[in-house]
Amino acid sequence: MDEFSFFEAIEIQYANQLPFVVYSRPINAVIKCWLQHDEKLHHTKDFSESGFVFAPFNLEENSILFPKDNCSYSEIECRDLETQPFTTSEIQPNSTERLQHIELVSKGINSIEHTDLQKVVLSRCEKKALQDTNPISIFKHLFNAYKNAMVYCWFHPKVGLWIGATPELLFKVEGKRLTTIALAGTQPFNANETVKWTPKEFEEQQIVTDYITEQIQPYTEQINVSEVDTVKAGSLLHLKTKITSLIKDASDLKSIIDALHPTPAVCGFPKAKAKDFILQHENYNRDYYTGFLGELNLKQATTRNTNRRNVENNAYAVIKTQSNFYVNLRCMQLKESTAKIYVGGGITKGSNPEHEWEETVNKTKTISTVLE
Ligand SMILES: C=C(O[C@@H]1C=C(C(=O)O)C=C[C@H]1O)C(=O)O
Repeated sequence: MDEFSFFEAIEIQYANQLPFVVYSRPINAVIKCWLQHDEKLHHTKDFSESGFVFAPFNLEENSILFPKDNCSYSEIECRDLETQPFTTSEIQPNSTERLQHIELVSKGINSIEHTDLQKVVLSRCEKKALQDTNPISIFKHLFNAYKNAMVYCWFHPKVGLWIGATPELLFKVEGKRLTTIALAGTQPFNANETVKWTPKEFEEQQIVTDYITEQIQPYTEQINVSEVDTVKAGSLLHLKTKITSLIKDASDLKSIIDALHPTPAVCGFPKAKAKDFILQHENYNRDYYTGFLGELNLKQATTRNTNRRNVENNAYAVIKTQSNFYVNLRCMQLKESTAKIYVGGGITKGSNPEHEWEETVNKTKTISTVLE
């Protein structure tokens, strides 16, 4: 299939108000697309099905499934997509929203100082009026701009339209192998400066690493934690560790999801306390922001390790069940001609409310720089 017919099919699907998702995983020149045949809303509770999943922050609400058997699937390989030139306008941060966010962050810091809450991730939603409201053209701009993100555009007529470029893997499973990352700490990328992180940022990132390791312990074995590394996501830098392990035979995907979602990187720590704080004090519903999305239980052929002495064996591909979920960050919801951009940041006891506000303003730029 060529690029033109690939996107034409998606445009037709959207014009017919039928569900679809188009996405590209990080460092990957493949763009994939699922078109659901009807407008039915499917849910998954135990994540045992096969398809594409779109899950909310609060898993007590519904996780949506595009079932594999109800969809047409296609993919293209592509480095850069053809787009129309566009001019973007800056979002002018609003002073009431600034004060509201500063007040929310101050409440969070206060709760950390006076209870056993150690970290809470607090967020807000920024609105931007759009000139170009075509989600597929926004997706194309995002794809061209962010090669090391999971870039996606997801639509269901009964739920809405979401677009994002997330740097954060929740986890992936290939056969028995579980890979996840701990991402935290944020600073703007500056090509002329060497990167410096503060002890507060290292501490915040370490909380995430320790917590993830502890959470997966009952379900996995041979846990391996990498060194801390700096990664670039759009115009921002974060601290990251990679954690790999092997899933025990008795564990299922749902128990891994419950153990890992929502991570301290998007919720806080301890999890239940942080989640309660968010649901009580954030002044809006996160919906699918800081939820997760991705491929669920797809059978994929992987080639065997090359063993030069055993050439015959190398001819066989191994079929493995794979899932990969990304945390829904640096994302927006498109409603009529308004983009609702969702942004947040981790609050610990040393946090400064004014800096936290600025961090959220910086995070809006991932999305807003591709909007007209
Ligand atoms: C919550 C967001 O980002 C998360 C919070 C981070 C932080 O506190 O520094 C960094 C990366 C993400 O895990 C967001 O982008 O909205």
